[in-house]
Amino acid sequence: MSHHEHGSTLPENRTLHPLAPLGWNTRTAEAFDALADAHELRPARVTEARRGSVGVAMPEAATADLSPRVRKAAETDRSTSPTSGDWVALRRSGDSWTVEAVLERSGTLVRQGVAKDSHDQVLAANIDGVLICEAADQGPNVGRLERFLSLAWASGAAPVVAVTKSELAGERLPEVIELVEAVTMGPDVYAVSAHTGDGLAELTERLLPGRTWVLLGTSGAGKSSLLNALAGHEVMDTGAIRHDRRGRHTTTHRRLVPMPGGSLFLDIPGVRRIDVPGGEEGVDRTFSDINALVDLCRFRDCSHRNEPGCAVNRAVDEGELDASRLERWFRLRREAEWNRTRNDVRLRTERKREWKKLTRQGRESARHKRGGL
Ligand SMILES: Nc1nc2c(ncn2[C@@H]2O[C@H](COP(=O)(O)OP(=O)(O)OP(=O)(O)O)[C@@H](O)[C@H]2O)c(=O)[nH]1
Ligand SMILES: [Zn+2]
Repeated sequence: MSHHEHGSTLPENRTLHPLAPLGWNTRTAEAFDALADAHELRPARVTEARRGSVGVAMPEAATADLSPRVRKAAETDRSTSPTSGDWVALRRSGDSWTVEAVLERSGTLVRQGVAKDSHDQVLAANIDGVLICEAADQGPNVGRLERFLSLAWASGAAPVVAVTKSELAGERLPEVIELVEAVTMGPDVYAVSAHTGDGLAELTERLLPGRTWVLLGTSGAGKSSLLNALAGHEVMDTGAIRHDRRGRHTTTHRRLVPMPGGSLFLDIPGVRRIDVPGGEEGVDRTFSDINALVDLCRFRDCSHRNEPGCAVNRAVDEGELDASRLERWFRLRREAEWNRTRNDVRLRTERKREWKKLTRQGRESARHKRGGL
């Protein structure tokens, strides 16, 4: 019996695929079946990316090295390297496993390279939802929320906001929720407390079986505590425990944490301090109010800096749009655009180099062929 016989071709009413608790679905099954040598391979989900190898669940835990082909591809374009949440096809040789292919991804959370020569880094693959945590007792910090929302929208996964530590806000809670809702415009907002259990049931309803979530939120926002509370037992070390150990964030592992309702959380500590807004689409989605106004400007190339007939400036004048929100939109757009253009330049240089190499190889092999005739 192999995994393959459990593929998507089976009738729906058959028993659950053994990988279903890890998020396996029709899409991934089809991508796997499309591999030429699928019958020799086994699908698995990456729980942890290391250098040159990955930790996987299939569903039992294992370690797999990257095949030369996968490794080579990753050298050329680091974003193709198997990362947390990826579905991969493994080949067995004796007691060890090798990653032969990375299946096509759906939602990906990408950290855009920040240094001049740095690459985009895919932090999480195949995510369905992003749970943004913002503590009720500290704000909310609107600018930070906007960054997280932009990043979430850019990932292609839907954001949901958890206002954590709700019991600490006391009677200010409705006001805090209102402030958060004014920023999120759309994504659902849940007030939750890991300590009292308030709001956990409502949030749990959003966490559908087989869906993979990622947590975003500043350090101390209560992400680990929330996961523990949702899971009903300790699945994560919380800040209080980590403080006792030498150095924080020593647990740099990336894990796939199953929730009782069948959803999964990818725990990626590196994501916690992420502060780049993702692409411009993510920013525009977050500022959908401003984006709607842009369409009403008289000039299509309006810069919204005091041009005549600018609907954005008019909204500010009429008190319908917060001037500081407009400034934050300008800033995030600039950042996102700057990141993109820089990446474009880098990609162009890389492709040119790659192309030169290929044509050189091509010429050489042509020469060899001629010589051999
Ligand atoms: N009062 C109260 N405190 C909470 C609640 N949830 C978390 N905390 C506290 O807030 C602190 C930070 O919680 P964590 O869950 O470790 O926060 P985190 O977001 O995982 O932090 P990082 O791992 O640094 O990113 C801890 O001292 C928790 O005990 C809550 O619902 N109510
Ligand atoms: Zn305008």
